[in-house]
Amino acid sequence: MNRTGIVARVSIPSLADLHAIGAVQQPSYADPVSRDAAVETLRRMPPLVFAGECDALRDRLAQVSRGEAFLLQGGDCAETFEGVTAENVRNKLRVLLSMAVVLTYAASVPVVKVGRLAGQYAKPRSSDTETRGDVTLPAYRGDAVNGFDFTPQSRAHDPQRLVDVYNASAATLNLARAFTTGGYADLRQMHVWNTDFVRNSPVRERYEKIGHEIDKALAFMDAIGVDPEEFHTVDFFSSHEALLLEYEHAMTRVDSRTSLPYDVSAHFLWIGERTRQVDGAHVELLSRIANPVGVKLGPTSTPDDAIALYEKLNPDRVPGKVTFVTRFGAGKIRDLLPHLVEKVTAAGLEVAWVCDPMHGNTFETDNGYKTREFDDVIDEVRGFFEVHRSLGTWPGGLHVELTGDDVTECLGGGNRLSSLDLATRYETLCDPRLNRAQSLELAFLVAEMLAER
Ligand SMILES: O=C[C@H](O)[C@H](O)COP(=O)(O)O
Ligand SMILES: C=C(OP(=O)(O)O)C(=O)O
Ligand SMILES: [Mn+2]
Repeated sequence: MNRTGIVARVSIPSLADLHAIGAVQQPSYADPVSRDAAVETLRRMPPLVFAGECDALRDRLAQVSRGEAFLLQGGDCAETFEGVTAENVRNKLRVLLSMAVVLTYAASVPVVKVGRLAGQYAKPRSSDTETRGDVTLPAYRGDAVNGFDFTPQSRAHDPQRLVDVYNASAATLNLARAFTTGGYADLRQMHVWNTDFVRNSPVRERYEKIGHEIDKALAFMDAIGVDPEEFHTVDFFSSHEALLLEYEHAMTRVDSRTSLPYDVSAHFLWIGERTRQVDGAHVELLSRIANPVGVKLGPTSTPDDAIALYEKLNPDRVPGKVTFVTRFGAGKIRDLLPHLVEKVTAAGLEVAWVCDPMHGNTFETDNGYKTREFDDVIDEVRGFFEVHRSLGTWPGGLHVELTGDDVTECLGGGNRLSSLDLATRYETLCDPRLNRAQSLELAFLVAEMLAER
């Protein structure tokens, strides 16, 4: 045992052993020599995050499981290498931090802030191939695996991209650390950040009201002598889906303080709905690391699946270790979530329950865009709150796909985007994201739900 409460199980299965266990949704590399070279390069790279930071996040998630804090996790469905610019990262952080401020102030609850960024480059897909006209090529699986351009060269699986993921993640995390600790995220800035766009936005009144309240609260704290440095930095953590075994295995290292393995590619890793087989390689690898981990649970998950996953991922019952991210869809959550939460609670398992209101609500419009209705997103979150309220459990957080830009990818919201508007700025390479206005609107609605409790 050590301060993490985890019994040291230093052995990590080899990559070959993991593949032998069986892993779905993996790339097929044509050349094993260049694959191994990329993995060896990654093994020599410095950590992107530190084990102590992962421990700090695990402690914060333990607060979430106990009902003492709320998790806000968000970012792109799929980050892209082209998107590693100061403007793009800053816009995403701005919207996330603004949402967090709304939640903190409107609901008076501490918010744990986690980006789906600095590593969210690999995508599981429903189909291995994509057909356009009479041409069929491998599906785009994220910049970590292949390119989006519809050519055989671009769609080939290229292991050098794993090294590119490391570099893109390092650059993104460096920016995120600078923005969140260098004064940019100072609470006093937040009001200013959004004034330009809230002017014409449906959230204007509510946003300005909250801005004035924060200004008043800060002036009061100033007057009583609270150190202004207190509002200068925010705690911010990184996360992505742990999908590619080559990458996650190469980034798993034994921490010298605790003798425990940590996946140092991100603070928090999650297992997707398509790779959560309890006897599969993804669960095996994540059961060995000390980072806090999440599992997406879709409508086919049974309580027994959830309990087995918990037991495998957290045999030592370390607080904050396991987050269950449910993504049932607005039409199913009220029917399916109660049984799951009841059984897991009755088994005495302490988990953070988080709602992903995106992935169960995706459909294709007649004009060919993959999209989501803002109202369905809200309805799933509402269902999540209703179920937890009726069971006396804590609705621990929100996991969303969003961007800081004014894209047109999801329908509805205060600006009432229609399917015809989707063509204007549909930029995602995978799933549709909430834009800046829709994200803030969601934050206000969730803050009301939290405050009602
Ligand atoms: O982000 C999640 C999945 O990768 C995505 O929803 C899969 O999309 P697909 O059904 O178009 O493959
Ligand atoms: C792949 C994702 O979700 P899920 O595993 O829930 O389908 C995702 O979060 O982008
Ligand atoms: Mn997605």
